[in-house]
Amino acid sequence: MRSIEVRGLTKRFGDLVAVDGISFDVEEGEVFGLLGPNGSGKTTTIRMLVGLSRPTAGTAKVLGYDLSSGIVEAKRRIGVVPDSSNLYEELTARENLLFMAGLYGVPKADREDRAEELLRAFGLSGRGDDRFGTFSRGMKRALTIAAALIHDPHLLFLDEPTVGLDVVAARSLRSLISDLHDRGLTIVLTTHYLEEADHLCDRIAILVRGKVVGIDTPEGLKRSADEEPVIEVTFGRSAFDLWPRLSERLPGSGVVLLEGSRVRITGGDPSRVLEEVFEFSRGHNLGLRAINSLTPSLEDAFVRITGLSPTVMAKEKGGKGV
Ligand SMILES: Nc1ncnc2c1ncn2[C@@H]1O[C@H](COP(=O)(O)OP(=O)(O)OP(=O)(O)O)[C@@H](O)[C@H]1O
Repeated sequence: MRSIEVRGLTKRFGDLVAVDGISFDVEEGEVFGLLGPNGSGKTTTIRMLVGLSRPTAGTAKVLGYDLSSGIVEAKRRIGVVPDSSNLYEELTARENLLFMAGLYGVPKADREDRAEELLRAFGLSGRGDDRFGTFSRGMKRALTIAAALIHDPHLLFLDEPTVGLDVVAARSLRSLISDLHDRGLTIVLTTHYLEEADHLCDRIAILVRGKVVGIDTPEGLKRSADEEPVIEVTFGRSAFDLWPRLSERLPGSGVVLLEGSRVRITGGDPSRVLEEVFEFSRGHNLGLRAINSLTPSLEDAFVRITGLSPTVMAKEKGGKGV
């Protein structure tokens, strides 16, 4: 069964087309990722699907309810985690959960049990009486997700679940999301982290400037990059100012700077690529250190599908609520 059906969904803000006629389906029980750089329309898409923003054109069905007429019914069965928390700093973790339980119409007799159950599931049992304002970022994020699950929804929307978290907190949150997936919850998440999309999602829609430019499983997307050779070159010194010139010399390939001294080259005739790299390194005295041929990653697929450098995805964004 399908949890979401989106057809030609469009949102304009004046002259700006933030979401441009996108179509996709989300199957029940899957984790579906909307992956794209800043401003590609991920949050706007979610806002439309949860009834916070009215589409300019197109249709969408959420849990069988048409967005234009039945969103109130659908809302009872969906949970929404905005990219910045909607909980109260001055209330304790438990009080926040009980407050949300009231908002979502959880029967009074069940609220305490449900709050305890979620605190336990999210590893926050010992912190139930602490004020939300005293929590670390990772704990805040975990409790915000717990609060969105208080009414036991069938479908969860997660906007940028790990943005702003340190590596350890992000890892523990990803494992929580995997647990929710294992328990059969359907999840739609937005992210601009390729690695996160790769690890968490059953399928991914890549959004660029409001359009879906690719949609498949992470493996399917990687396979699409498979026909292309991927070569990683390490120079002895920074090529930061020079790599666009290498890019010019290899018009049939995607050339991306990974770090100052490392570039990744996707596509093109391998022998020609190697020749150019040697000559370029010699000409600019870059001291070639290593050349490796790689199995394609989701990053390579992303470069191939979007023509964008993955570094555009690495930028942090300012928090804004769903
Ligand atoms: N309320 C609004 N009024 C005008 N323009 C808006 C509004 N909301 C979003 N936009 C614009 O729509 C485009 C898509 O924004 P959106 O927030 O959906 O992107 P995003 O992919 O979620 O980006 P990010 O990763 O930065 O959150 C952007 O150009 C943004 O400036």
